[in-house]
Amino acid sequence: MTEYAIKAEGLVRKFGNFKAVDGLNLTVPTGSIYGFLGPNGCGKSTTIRMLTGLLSPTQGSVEVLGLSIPRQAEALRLRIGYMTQKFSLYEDLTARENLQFIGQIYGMPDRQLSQRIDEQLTTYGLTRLATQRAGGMSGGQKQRLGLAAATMHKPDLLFLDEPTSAVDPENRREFWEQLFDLSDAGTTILVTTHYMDEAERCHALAIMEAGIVRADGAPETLMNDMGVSVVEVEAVGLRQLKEQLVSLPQVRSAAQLGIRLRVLVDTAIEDPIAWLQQQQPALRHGRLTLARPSLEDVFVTCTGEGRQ
Ligand SMILES: Nc1ncnc2c1ncn2[C@@H]1O[C@H](COP(=O)(O)OP(=O)(O)OP(=O)(O)O)[C@@H](O)[C@H]1O
Repeated sequence: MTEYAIKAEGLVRKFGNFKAVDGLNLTVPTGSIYGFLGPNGCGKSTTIRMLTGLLSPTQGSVEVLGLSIPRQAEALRLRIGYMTQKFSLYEDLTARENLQFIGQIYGMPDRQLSQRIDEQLTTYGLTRLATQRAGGMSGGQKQRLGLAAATMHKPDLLFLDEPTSAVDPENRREFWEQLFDLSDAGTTILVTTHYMDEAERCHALAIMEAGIVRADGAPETLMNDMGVSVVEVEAVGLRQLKEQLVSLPQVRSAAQLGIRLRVLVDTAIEDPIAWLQQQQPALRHGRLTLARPSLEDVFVTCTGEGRQ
């Protein structure tokens, strides 16, 4: 087994003159759950389509499970699973029929197929729903069926494109438990998400913006290395205060959370609390505390206006 399930170097994809992906480098260790984050339209789906061999890169090299893509895309197809944000199974077929159809596409012999369907229905809590039409299922049930379908053929690598966008927090939690079970059994998972709590669960992640990877690494490392101190401010007139603070070049971002303002100050400032009070004398009467950085802070500091 290779050390990396995915290795992409200098990946570029143009649509006309527009570069949707612009020189992307990505290494995903075998067996890990790797998160892929970024604002809408930054090129995540385009990257996944290139990694799976569905779309040819304009430039760059891609190696997935030791295969050179897109040249060996056909051999890769049998070893990967792909679940998109949109439910892509047949609404008029039952849960069992959908799994049967997928199994047949992968050429599973009848006996093995029926055993595998039962196994998947059990694993994903769908046994009771085996004869129910997929179209009548709830968002959470459809998502479980989607994952059961994507893993029918026991893929070595699973691509999940915003798999939890239509499910409630409890189902999302359950879904992640299942991802950790798959990872534990050796499956590598690349998952795109807009949820920061999900991103924090990943072994490692990449944050992408405008076709470029802005930061990558383990969540803890990204949080420790982001180069800002986080100060939470409780004071009067937070809306006005925010406007004044974000105009300072040393303040990378300020966002209100209930009665507090979360201010990200460049680490070049040694004592950010004293510095903020110096900039805004009104803050001497407020309550300022240092807080632990979050992945959302990393996200805002390396994308959009927070990036410097
Ligand atoms: N076939 C295509 N032709 C032209 N432009 C495209 C095509 N596919 C994608 N794009 C453009 O490339 C950019 C990246 O799109 P992509 O779908 O990869 O983003 P994304 O990061 O997955 O977004 P989201 O988070 O909204 O799913 C967008 O500006 C999109 O409009």
